[in-house]
Amino acid sequence: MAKRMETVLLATTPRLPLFLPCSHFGRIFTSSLATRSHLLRLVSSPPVSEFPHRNRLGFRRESLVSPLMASDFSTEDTRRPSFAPLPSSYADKDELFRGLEAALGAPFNSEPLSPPPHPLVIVISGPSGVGKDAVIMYQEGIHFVVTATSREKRPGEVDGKDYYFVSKEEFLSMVDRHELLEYALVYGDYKGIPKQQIRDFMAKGYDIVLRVDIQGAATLRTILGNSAIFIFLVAENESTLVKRLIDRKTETSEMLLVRVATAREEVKRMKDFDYVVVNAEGKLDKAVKLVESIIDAEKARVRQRRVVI
Ligand SMILES: Nc1ncnc2c1ncn2[C@@H]1O[C@H](COP(=O)(O)OP(=O)(O)OP(=O)(O)O)[C@@H](O)[C@H]1O
Repeated sequence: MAKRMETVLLATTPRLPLFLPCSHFGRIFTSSLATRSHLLRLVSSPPVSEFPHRNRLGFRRESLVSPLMASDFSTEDTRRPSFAPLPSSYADKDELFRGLEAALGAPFNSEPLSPPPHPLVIVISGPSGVGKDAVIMYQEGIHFVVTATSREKRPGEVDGKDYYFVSKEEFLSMVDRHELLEYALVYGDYKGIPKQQIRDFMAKGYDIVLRVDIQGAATLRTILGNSAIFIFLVAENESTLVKRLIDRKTETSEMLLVRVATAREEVKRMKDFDYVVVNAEGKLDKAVKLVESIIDAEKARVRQRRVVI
């Protein structure tokens, strides 16, 4: 099959066009942008007739060419806009800036060009002992939703910080009042997410992190769909996870057995998540950074996720 040839038209000056044949447009395009400031126009990406208004990258051809470029208009072109005379490009910066404003007939404004990002809801889940609390602890600028639970407080845990510790009766009356976004019975204890707390912090512009077990994540996916970000945290392998749980010394042998057996099943649910983050032994900082990068990337999305609680 004949190799398809494409041509990129570059110019070192607007008057000296240079045609470069290339079979791998992506590379040329990238390096050309880095080395030449006068990329004028892309031509002929056959079959042109199919998409006459688009190049191979899917951009509209016009988008690569300034609509105000003098070379776009022939001298006889009656559509040619008339501009006020511009200062020379050697003029001082302020003068040139004002000259460009005058030519366009409108002042340049300093409003942000991209809209402010919406607060995100990030659901972090993973098997017991994988390090969910540890990873969340180091995230900055986000609100970690404090879950309500009917379980006993562990040594060192603080009410209102680690969990809201409530009795089983209190928990069930919160359920009756529809105060929880999601709740479940986890290893014999109730755990649930208070809705009002999320609403209050989102209203203040905070991103929200929900830390739930796999069962909770599945329920939240049903409630929130793709409006939230779902991150699955795993250890690098099963043995590490088990040793980590043993080292934590918070479970009896029987409890450990249940958690480890459950973890085996839970890992199979990874495919229901948007991202997977490995929290490798001794590399907690790497996992924390990866979660931060995911949040940054989500904030840079053109089509932002929007959660309504
Ligand atoms: N990358 C890591 N390397 C070594 N130890 C870690 C790492 N991440 C977390 N740990 C430790 O592993 C133990 C379990 O972590 P953590 O309590 O955060 O897990 P969890 O997923 O929140 O568990 P659970 O769901 O049972 O509450 C803790 O003692 C924690 O300090």
